[in-house]
Amino acid sequence: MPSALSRTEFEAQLRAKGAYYHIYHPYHVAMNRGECTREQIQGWVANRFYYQVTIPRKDAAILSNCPDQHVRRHWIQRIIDHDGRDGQEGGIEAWLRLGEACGLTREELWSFKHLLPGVRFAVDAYLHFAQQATWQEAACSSLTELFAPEIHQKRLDTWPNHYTWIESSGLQYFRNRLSEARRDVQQGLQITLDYFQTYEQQMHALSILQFKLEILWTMLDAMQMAYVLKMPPFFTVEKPV
Ligand SMILES: O=C(O)c1cc(C(=O)O)c2c(n1)C(=O)C(=O)c1cc(C(=O)O)[nH]c1-2
Repeated sequence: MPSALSRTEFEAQLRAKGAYYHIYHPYHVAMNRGECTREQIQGWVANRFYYQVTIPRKDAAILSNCPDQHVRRHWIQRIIDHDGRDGQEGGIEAWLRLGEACGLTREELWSFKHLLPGVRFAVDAYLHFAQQATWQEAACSSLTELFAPEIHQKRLDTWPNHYTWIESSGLQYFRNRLSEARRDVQQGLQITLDYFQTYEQQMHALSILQFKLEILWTMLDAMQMAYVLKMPPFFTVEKPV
């Protein structure tokens, strides 16, 4: 077995996984170029809502598996970020407002009637992984957030020009995530660099990150089929609604 990578080299290899980030998926590329239709934006917002509401459950699973009080004290902030608390709106509420700015109702989002099975399976795989893995492995799987500020910034830079029909106040979710993701990633990276020490463990960490990249990519594959190729599940027997 080769010797362990230095901390710097290990971090560089984790960051290099950014080449597989869903920012390069054709659905996102079209979205950021202003080429998406209203239906494609709405489809994305409605489907991503399932990811948004699952994230705090995923983080609760990590907390439940983590015996380290110091880690839990920090990690719990992620749940608060999404769920909010009295007097403090969270990410789920901000995503509902994004939906409304895009012409979707709250009831429509909460009903999950637009949720595609492929997106549900991918998101559930993330939750199940966090429930079953060690808390360090699950922390490592959140490291796609290394690449998230760029994608949020890109939306803030391009959407107001391309999609003038979306109320700009609806983009607050993306603004909030710029700082939240940077803070999250510091903790996730620290845990990963500290815990995965041997070469074998480091390769395992890289494969976990790859698995998470596959989840994000697969969500968009399902949306590409449904909203771009107009081939939602069972289009062969049912007319799309
Ligand atoms: O819009 C995006 O492209 C994007 C990607 C990701 C990601 O990379 O997992 C997250 C988010 N957004 C996000 O808003 C968020 O709260 C979040 C939490 C996590 C996680 O794995 O714990 N990823 C992400």
